[in-house]
Amino acid sequence: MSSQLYARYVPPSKKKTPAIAPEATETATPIPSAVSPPPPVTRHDASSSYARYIPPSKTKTKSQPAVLLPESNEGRESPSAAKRKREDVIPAEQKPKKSRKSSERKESRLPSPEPMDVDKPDTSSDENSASANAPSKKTNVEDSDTDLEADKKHKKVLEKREKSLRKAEKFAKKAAKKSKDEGEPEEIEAAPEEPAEIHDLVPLPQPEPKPELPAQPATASLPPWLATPIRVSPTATASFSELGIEEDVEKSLQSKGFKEAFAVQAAVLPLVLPGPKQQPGDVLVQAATGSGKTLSYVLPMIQDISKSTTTRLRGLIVMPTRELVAQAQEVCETCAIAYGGSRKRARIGTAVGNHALKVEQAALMDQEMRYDPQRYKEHQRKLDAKWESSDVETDGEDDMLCDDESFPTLLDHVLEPTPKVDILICTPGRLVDHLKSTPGFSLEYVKWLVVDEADKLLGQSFQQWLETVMGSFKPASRQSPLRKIILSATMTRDIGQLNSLRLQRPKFVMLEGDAGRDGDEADQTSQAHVLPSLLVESTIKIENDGDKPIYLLELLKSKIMTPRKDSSKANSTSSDDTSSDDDSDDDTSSDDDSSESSASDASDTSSDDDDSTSSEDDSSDEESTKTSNVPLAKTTEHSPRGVLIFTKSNETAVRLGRLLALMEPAYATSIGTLTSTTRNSARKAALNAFLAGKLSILVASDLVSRGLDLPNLAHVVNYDIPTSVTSYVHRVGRTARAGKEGFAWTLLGSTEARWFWHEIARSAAIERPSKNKVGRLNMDAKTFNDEVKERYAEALEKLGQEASVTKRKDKSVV
Ligand SMILES: Nc1ncnc2c1ncn2[C@@H]1O[C@H](COP(=O)(O)OP(=O)(O)OP(=O)(O)O)[C@@H](O)[C@H]1O
Repeated sequence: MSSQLYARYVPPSKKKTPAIAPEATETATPIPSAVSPPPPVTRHDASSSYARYIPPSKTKTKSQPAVLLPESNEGRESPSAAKRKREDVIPAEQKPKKSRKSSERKESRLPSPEPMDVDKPDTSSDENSASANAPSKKTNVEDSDTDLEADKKHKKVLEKREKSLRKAEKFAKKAAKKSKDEGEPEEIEAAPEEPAEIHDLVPLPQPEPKPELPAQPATASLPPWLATPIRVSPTATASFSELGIEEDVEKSLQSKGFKEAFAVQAAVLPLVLPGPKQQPGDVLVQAATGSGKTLSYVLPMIQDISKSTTTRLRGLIVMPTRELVAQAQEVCETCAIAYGGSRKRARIGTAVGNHALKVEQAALMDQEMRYDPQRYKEHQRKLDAKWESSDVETDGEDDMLCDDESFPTLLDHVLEPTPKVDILICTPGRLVDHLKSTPGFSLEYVKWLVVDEADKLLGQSFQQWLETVMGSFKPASRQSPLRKIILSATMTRDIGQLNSLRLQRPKFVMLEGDAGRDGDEADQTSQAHVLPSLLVESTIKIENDGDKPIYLLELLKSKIMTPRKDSSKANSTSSDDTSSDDDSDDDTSSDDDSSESSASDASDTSSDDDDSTSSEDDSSDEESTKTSNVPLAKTTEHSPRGVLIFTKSNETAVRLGRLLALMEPAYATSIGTLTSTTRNSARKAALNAFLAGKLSILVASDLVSRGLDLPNLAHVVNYDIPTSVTSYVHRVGRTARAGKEGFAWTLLGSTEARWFWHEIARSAAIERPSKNKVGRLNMDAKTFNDEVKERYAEALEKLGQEASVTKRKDKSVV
């Protein structure tokens, strides 16, 4: 039993128990296990001392308040962390003992384990010997008494041990507190480690969450010049003389109908014309369709060129279609005449590919005889060499002999190609053709480059036209700067595309839609495409897609082909109607009133006023009835008239034009078509007939959706919906031009309404004049009279027959 106690008091790990005197361990080790030790009854004090110094591991864990906290966490730590902690714990345990002087003194008075161990055998041997000499019976009784007594004493010893442990615990606590208060250096050193241990228990410290950045405006990624345009109010018009245009030129312009400069012209002209507001660098212009962008670049270009004396190619205008080239040519000629009085009259040329290249070359380039003996000799040498090396009978002989360069007519003179035009207006493909194959054609002297409908042209990689053209300019210098003017109603913000224009010190001029916007609102709308301020938009829901031509015919009859007494009646949709309809995507509901009205009475269902208006239109007003089938061509010269109907393809345009003529023979002579498959001469003829008032209905593909200027065009109809916001903006922009009013109608098939309302009608990408919303015109198919339906069926049949005849003809030709 005593051996057990000893074993408990002297654990084998001596290194970890430095509190034990070395002698004690030395003595404890050699205790022979065979020797039965005397009962430790008389040595209880000593056992308590042992207990205090070398507590068993369990007790120790419980009785270390100063270090308990970290120890209790061991189970959750990694093994290495636990080991580190144990090493830390032991000195912490010892330190309080060192600081406890009174405790030390008391302990020093206590017998060390060593003398106890030494005494014990002695005493026990005495007792053993005494008991050995006693009679055996008595000895047995005495033994049992002694055992009981020993047990009691042992209990006492254990109690004392517990007591002393508690005391030691108290001391340890006090000492720890004291040394903390005194700021003992070791304690202070150890202190910072404690929180490190505790941190293992709590979630790992995380980095501070980054505050969310405020949402960036759409313009944030743009370069400053593009993000902060020069905003121009649509009302900021000015007289030409105010802008530095000479008086005679102004007069000439006024005689052509240009009374004063439109807002976009008033903003751009001062930037590029010589004067106090002139600024170096390139100019980008975004302004609504029909706002007068063409004059804003033609005027300064012609003014500059008219100052020169020689003819050189100084101005280059690139446009996407032939029609636009022809239009720009007209404006250029007007301005050239205006400036032509006492100055050089600028010569304008075009290149669009409607003639053979040779014909165009002859129109653009001249051959000039120039005295140059050196080059003459060189030519002669080359010519001789050719004669010597070539076989006289080769096929190329004739060409060589006919080479103009080979036949200078004068001695020491050479023929040199020189440009015939100061300004070339062209499509990109044809321009590249001339750069590659027209002798002497170069962009060396070009001072003005205009790219109109820029977003469309920059998106075209046809023949890599832009790289070819940009690489053909002479590097700009102070003496001969190249100024670029880039325009569109739907200007791209694609900086990659714009960079390919190699812009120098660019400025961005933007014509606002309304009376101007400030701050955030302006930021939001800065990338939106602006619609003309007097444009009125409406939609017509088609119940059955197969009846679409009937809806179109009814629309033509009721709203478009009748002369209007009051323009506001052409579109009876009101903003009230629009806003109420806005709540639903599908325009399926129709008022009872409207369903009762006849299709030809097609009118707004939601406005009483409008109903009355329509009844007024359809009343027995004889004049109105009589003229209902007569195109608007014969109305006053300047009042808006006619309709341009957009379809999704060339084929649809041709078919629809014919179908309309079959359904309503009265319209047959008023219908023309404009498609890319129509011959150029036929396209020109159709446009001219429309402008002359001979045609009132033009059915077209998207070919003419951009830039085409049909002054006074009253209506645009999207028979097939456009494929994009940009396409819609350009299509409807064929009307309501130059400050005039116009009407855009969009027929919506059953699957198209949702897309249209989301992407076009309510899109933030389109900026409409503040009061204008897209309206709805309700037409009820049930009210279409049977005669119309019959005629439609017959027209379809006829169309089918015509198509099969054409096919047969085509086959027989093949
Ligand atoms: N100062 C002016 N006074 C009167 N009419 C003008 C003036 N400037 C231009 N116009 C007329 O306005 C119409 C539209 O001009 P223009 O074709 O230049 O518009 P645009 O902005 O280029 O349109 P789009 O983007 O559709 O090509 C033309 O008929 C033109 O003759």
